[in-house]
Amino acid sequence: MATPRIAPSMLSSDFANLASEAERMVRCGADWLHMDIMDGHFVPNLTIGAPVIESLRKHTKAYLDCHLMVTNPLDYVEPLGKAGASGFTFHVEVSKDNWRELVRQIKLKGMRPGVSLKPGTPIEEVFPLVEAEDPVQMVLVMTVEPGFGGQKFMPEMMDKVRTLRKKYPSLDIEVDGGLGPSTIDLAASAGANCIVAGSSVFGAPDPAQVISLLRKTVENSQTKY
Ligand SMILES: O=C(CO)[C@@H](O)[C@H](O)COP(=O)(O)O
Repeated sequence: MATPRIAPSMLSSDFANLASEAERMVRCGADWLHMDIMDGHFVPNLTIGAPVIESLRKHTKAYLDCHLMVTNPLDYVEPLGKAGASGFTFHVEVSKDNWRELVRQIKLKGMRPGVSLKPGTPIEEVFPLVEAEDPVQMVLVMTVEPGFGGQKFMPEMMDKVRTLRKKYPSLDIEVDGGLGPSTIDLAASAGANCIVAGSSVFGAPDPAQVISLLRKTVENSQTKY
C-alpha cells in the first residue's frame, strides 16, 4: 500500500513570507511541501526556481516536492539538486527523447524522480517510465490545466488514476488541481495517495483540519481498493 502524503501547494501561500508559511503548513500536519516551478513557457505563468528553493531549504527540513512545469527540465536538475529539492517531477510531454537521462541525473543528484502529465495526455505515455529498469517513483496526474491555482477539479481524470492504481498497486500516485474536502472522495477512491492542495488548505480558517480530513479520506479509501 502506498503511504498517504498531503502536500499543500505553496503557490497559494504568501510568497513574501515563504519560510513562515512552510513552517505553518508543517505544524498543520503537511507531509510534503509542493513547490510549483513554472518557466512562463511550458505554462503561461512564472513562479520560482532553484534560488528560492535554496533559501527555503535553510529554514525547513521538510520534503520539498518540486513540480517542474518547464520546457527544459534537464537544465534544472543540477541547480535544484544543489538547492536541496527532495522530489523532482518533470512533464512527460517535454521529455519523450531524454526521460532515461533525466531519471538518471535526478537520482544522481539525490532527488526522487516523478513524471507528470497534462489533462490531454493519455496515461499510456507514462507506462514505460514506471516500468523502466531505472523507473520514476511517482506519477503526478494533473487534474487541472497546469499553470494556476484555484481552478476546478476535472473528475474525468480519475480514469487515469484508476488505471494506474490497478496496474501498479504500490506506486505513489499524486493528484494536483482543485483538490479539497469536496473532491477528495473521488481522488482517494480512484487510488491517489499523494494529494496536492493549494487554495482549499491556504483559504481555510483551519488548514490543519483540512489536511487531516484529506489524510483520513485517503487512509479510509485504501482499505477498499
Ligand atoms: O500545479 C498547480 C497548478 O498548475 C497546482 O499545484 C496548484 O497550485 C494547485 O492549486 P489548487 O488547485 O489546489 O488551488
